[in-house]
Amino acid sequence: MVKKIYLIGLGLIGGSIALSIKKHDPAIHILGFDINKDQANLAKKIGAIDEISFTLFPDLTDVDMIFISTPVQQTIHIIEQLENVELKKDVIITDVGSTKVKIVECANYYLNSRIKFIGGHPMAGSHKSGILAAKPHLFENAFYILTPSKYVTSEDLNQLKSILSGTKANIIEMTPEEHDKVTGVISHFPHIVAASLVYQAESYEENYPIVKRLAAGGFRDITRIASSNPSMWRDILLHNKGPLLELFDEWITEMERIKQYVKDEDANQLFAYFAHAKQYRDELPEKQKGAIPSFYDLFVDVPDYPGIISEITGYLAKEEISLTNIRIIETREEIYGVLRLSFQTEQDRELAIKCIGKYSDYDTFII
Ligand SMILES: NC(=O)C1=CN([C@@H]2O[C@H](COP(=O)(O)OP(=O)(O)OC[C@H]3O[C@@H](n4cnc5c(N)ncnc54)[C@H](O)[C@@H]3O)[C@@H](O)[C@H]2O)C=CC1
Ligand SMILES: O=C(O)C(=O)Cc1ccc(O)cc1
Repeated sequence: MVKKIYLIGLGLIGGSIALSIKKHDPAIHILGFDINKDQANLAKKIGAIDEISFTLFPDLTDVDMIFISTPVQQTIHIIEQLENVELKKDVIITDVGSTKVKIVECANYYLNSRIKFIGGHPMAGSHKSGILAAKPHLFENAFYILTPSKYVTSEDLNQLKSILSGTKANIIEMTPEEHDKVTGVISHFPHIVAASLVYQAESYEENYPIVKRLAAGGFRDITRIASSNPSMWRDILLHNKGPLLELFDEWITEMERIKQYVKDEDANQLFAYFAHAKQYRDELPEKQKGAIPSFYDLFVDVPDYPGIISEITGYLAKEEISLTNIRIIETREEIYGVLRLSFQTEQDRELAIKCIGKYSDYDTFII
């Protein structure tokens, strides 16, 4: 039975895991360490951990499970050092890194059969970092990938799954190689594309200064992930070089293909190109959280006058409905209303529709 957990790295992901464990099983004692003391103090203050460790390797002989939730390059350094640390027999070590091949190879090399290492990756998150962005329900309905090493038994796996059950994530198993290929295409490469689109728009700014204002709508949405932590993404790209180099080649081929259709003014191919993409995208599961989380947006057609935001948020506050974001859309061209409200869950959005309908006659739209 797991009684004590040691968590290294108390940021967005470590903090969210700790909060979900504490919510599910408050009796489990969580000892936490972060290189940044402010993060550790905050983690204790918000109740994510029970006790702060002031060194990376305190006495760990009574710890049943260790979570490493640091940036992936730091995770490698920590695993290397764990080789010489005295640990409880049968301790399970896991991590949350966005890449798996290098981390699992490192664990197999340094920890091998002596320690049970189970690679982990909760496939949800945010472009925000730090403990203050952590939430106990961050991984609810998301996939949580585990890549157990050959030294791990099904009892070990079940023990970890039981600790993670508080996350309410959908836990699946893969090999590290499968993991890095798939997350390359649906998470890592899209971050590169998002950043490159930002560069492209920025390069227009000198000749077309209006570009920034026009980019405030849909462009802002599809490039949201370009606001993620640069050092975290630097490390992810360094870890997943092989699959990413293949993806660059495939992407360039794809761009050449559509470029040719435009050059040839090939209306049929252009239509087929978008029609096929639409069909595949429309078939994606809607309620499942993916690696790049969606937000449940609601558009409200309101007059653009001072005080409209407080009026709407006042209605929502009356019914205790939480918002994650609110934005006035500056141009009406692409949209059905001028106020965009974002919610964490579909249920909150449904409650908001009813609430706004109850207190006002503003029209609401979901795209
Ligand atoms: N941000 C996201 O949406 C997701 C991130 N991940 C992975 O989770 C891991 C953590 O990311 P976040 O929590 O988002 O980052 P974060 O920046 O919010 O938290 C990382 C924490 O680790 C601490 N840290 C760094 N080096 C350390 C060391 N050597 N010893 C102890 N603490 C150290 C930092 O001070 C920071 O508090 C990364 O490996 C990332 O790839 C996985 C899924 C989603
Ligand atoms: O900001 C976003 O939407 C993300 O892309 C979150 C994310 C970041 C890293 C991961 O390994 C998984 C999910």
